[in-house]
Amino acid sequence: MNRAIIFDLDGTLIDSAPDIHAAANAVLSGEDLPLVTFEQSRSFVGRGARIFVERMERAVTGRNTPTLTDHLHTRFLHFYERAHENTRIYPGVVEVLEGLRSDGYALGLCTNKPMGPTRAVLAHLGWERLFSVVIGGDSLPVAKPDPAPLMAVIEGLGLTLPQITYIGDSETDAATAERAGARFGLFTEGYRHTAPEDMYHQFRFDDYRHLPTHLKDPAA
Ligand SMILES: O=C(O)COP(=O)(O)O
Ligand SMILES: [Mg+2]
Repeated sequence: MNRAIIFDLDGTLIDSAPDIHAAANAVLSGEDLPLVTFEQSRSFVGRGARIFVERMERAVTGRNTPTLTDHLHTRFLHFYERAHENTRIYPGVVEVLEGLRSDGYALGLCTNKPMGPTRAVLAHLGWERLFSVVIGGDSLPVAKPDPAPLMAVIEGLGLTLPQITYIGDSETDAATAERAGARFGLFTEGYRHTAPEDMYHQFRFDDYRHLPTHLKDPAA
């Protein structure tokens, strides 16, 4: 049986797309650049803040200019740290996390969101002490889909690969788990672009009430 469950954050535990969209357009309007749609903004999420900004810049200017990317990135981080007013926890998440804790699982967080905004949103949600180990997109020199951040969470928990399951919503998370050789549960209601059946996973779910059953099934 697993000793810990490690979660992705955006699109997995929380729907932060509205706040990320607002932060993106706050940056763009401050620079007199065209705005991005909600759908565009959501499709840029998954590979961390720098790649989000590069995708956004390319969408509105047609290219990436390193000095402008640097500037937009700095401005984005400024707004991102305050962007959680419209962030919502997915239904059933709180009950499941509490249940896992009382069943003796440790909880870890492995997100590509930078640590500043991650800490800010965890504090906003009252989740500062929920996760024993938190690794963000800028915690290490490499980010997901490199498996190093996931391995760092496992190591921080004092565990080994067979003792954990990773839960995430995106192609990035699936690739991270596959490259690490980790058991992966796909939450299908987040920000993926690919059909679930075409993504690496050992089980998938669209409702958090079904997660504990999957976790208890060693064959899943
Ligand atoms: O910030 C991102 O790009 C994605 O964040 P996530 O890894 O929590 O989904
Ligand atoms: Mg995600």
